[in-house]
Amino acid sequence: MDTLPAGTLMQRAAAGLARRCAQLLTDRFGAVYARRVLLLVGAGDNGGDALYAGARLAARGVAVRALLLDPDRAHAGGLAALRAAGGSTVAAAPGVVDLILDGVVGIGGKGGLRPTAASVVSAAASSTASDGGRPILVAVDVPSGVDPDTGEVPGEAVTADVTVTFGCLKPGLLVGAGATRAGLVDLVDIGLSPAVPPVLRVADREDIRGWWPVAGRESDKYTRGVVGVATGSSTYSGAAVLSVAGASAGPAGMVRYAGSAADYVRQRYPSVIVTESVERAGRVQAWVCGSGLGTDERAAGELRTVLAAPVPVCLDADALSLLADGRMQDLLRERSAPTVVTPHDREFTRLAGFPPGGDRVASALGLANQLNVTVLLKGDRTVVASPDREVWVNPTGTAALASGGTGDVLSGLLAALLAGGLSGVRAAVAAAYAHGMAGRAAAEGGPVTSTDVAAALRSSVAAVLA
Ligand SMILES: NC(=O)C1=CN([C@@H]2O[C@H](COP(=O)(O)OP(=O)(O)OC[C@H]3O[C@@H](n4cnc5c(N)ncnc54)[C@H](OP(=O)(O)O)[C@@H]3O)[C@@H](O)[C@H]2O)[C@@H](O)CC1
Ligand SMILES: [K+]
Repeated sequence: MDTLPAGTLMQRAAAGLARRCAQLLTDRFGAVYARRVLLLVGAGDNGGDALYAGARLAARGVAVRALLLDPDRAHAGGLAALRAAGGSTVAAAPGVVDLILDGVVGIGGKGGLRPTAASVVSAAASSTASDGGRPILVAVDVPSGVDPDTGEVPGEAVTADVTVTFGCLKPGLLVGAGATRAGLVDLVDIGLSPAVPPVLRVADREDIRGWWPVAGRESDKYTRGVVGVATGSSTYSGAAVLSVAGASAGPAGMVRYAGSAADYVRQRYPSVIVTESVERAGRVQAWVCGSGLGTDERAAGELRTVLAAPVPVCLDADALSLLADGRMQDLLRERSAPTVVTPHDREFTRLAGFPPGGDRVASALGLANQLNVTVLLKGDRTVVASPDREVWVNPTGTAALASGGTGDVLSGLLAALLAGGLSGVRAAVAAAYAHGMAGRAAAEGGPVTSTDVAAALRSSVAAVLA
């Protein structure tokens, strides 16, 4: 536990905050000196951070003005420091502001912004910077109005360009509507060791490179892993092709396809071994099953065979619809090998019986526990939650991936990583990461289709692993 006086932590927070603001001003305006900064100051310690950071900027020649929401309760030490450094207070937002520091409310707030705070924020945000553009908006610790624990935005809230947060990454900055409000998130280490391990983790490239199975000289197709693809149908042959494309970009040594789109797959991927059914597929070390499979009796039979296999399984789309009526959920709970499900919001709702709602982390954890599976809940910030309460948030997501068929590519890749020996959580996190990178790469060429994402996947994986 931390034993430092609270004032020390606030000074460290303010120092990190002021450093970041100075950098943002220099990047945009070429210098810190004579720039104009407006502090929006609430009555709690969040406002104190803003005031102390403002004092540091004032000492560097910045014109710092503080707008106090509750003048009688503003942080006394912070206000004195600001004044001593040459800063002053104002009753309303000035017309010209280069950077706004949102110190209205931090982790001590609940609910959306109160009406007075909301109108102050909106007036400040509509001021103009000295270059004629919009002022840079920096949130202190959390964009005011965002629930720091869940990412819910129940009412009015600040939309920041950058959030400088202290000590740990709050869930509300990483998931749900809060993630969009936070902009770029900078973590300042204030030397505070959290009393509980961080609930949420964000994978970086080093994590993915460390986990990704790499073939050695002794490897053969079985040590690299054989992935089975039970997706698509003669009606939905595209789904089969997309999941095979995803699977082929992974580390597996061989891809087997089982289903009624076999001819279609064989024409496009001569290296894939095709059969008409899961039962006849031969040895497979992980399955992906679902997209384009349909929901008829034949599809249900294929899903049952996949679930009975003692190997890891990734389930998507129609497999999730087939599971939604509950009849096959016992098979799921009884499995001993890892299972990963990859729902979007509507599939999640059908499967769980409740919508993911504002608290996407709690919802994903709830479904993981309910079904004894790893849940990859798709979204702008995809959440991965395991039955043993591990939670990861994917940082590479992009709106470009919100297009039909991209999920088929994702689940194919995920299954290849399962076949390569990764745990359900790592396979899900690594697949989401690489898939996001492929979506970003594909978007460079204009509007994105799932075929573009599939085509970009191999080189994106190579770039992540380079
Ligand atoms: N913990 C640490 O170790 C460290 C913490 N640090 C910093 O302290 C911050 C937490 O400070 P905190 O606890 O004083 O609360 P804080 O976020 O300022 O909010 C309270 C104020 O907000 C108001 N308010 C509430 N809801 C509202 C709403 N919806 N809309 C508008 N206003 C609302 C509420 O009003 P009241 O209810 O009192 O009328 C009160 O005035 C933390 O985020 C970080 O920045 C750093 O210095 C580093 C070390
Ligand atoms: K804030």
